[in-house]
Amino acid sequence: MNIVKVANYESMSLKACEKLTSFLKTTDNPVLGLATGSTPEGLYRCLIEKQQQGEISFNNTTTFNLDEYVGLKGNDPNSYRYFMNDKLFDHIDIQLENTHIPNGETSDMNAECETFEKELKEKGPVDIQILGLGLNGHIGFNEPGTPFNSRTHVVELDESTRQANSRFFSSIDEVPKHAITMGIDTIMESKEIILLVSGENKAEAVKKLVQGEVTEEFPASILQKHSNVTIIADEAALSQIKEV
Ligand SMILES: O=P(O)(O)OC[C@H]1O[C@](O)(CO)[C@@H](O)[C@@H]1O
Repeated sequence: MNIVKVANYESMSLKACEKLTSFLKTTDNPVLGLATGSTPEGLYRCLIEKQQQGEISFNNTTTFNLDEYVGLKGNDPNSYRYFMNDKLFDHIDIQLENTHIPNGETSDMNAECETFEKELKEKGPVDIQILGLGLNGHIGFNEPGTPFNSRTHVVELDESTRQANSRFFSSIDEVPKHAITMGIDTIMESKEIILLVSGENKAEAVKKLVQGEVTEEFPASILQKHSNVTIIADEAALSQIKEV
């Protein structure tokens, strides 16, 4: 794993933005894997600027998002479809039909998982997957205990994850109990992975990710087995790893 240490959240976002910008400039039909959560918001702001300044275009870009809550409509402000439209897609020249996010409001979840996998197979593989890191080691919504060979599936969210994400809802009771997520094996098929992490509250999780045992009890640890992973982390997030 390649670890890039930066000073703070802004530098983390900028570094990731530079990497994606140079990739987009040199690739004809890029396929990006995108993430939600607070961590990639700065990256998305920077990408919007680059596109609006004419430095890059998303016209030929296809995207796949990691996950979506079950039961929220795409126009619900807490859905990840809404998040992506609001934070990125509505401000750039991407074709919305080329953006893929699991549909959390369908009644047949298994069919939705199959459709998502089929689209990934047809249009993928993902060239660069952006990841955030959950406090309990989740990537996408793959909670501790998720088999490493999992494909896109429906998960029951950990109480700790619902608690962490309740900051976006008016109360924890409104946080959905289930989500649909790319599986770990699905994520590992990406050609390259860039994991972004910022803040001291993630320091223990980063240490486990980098130096801990590879175990399904800490899903992100599987990234130690991927051949092309870059972790862009700020000093606070790396504060428990002495030698970086
Ligand atoms: O970036 P945040 O908000 O800390 O979230 C970390 C991770 O948790 C999730 O928001 C899911 O709980 C992921 O989408 C994200 O990668």
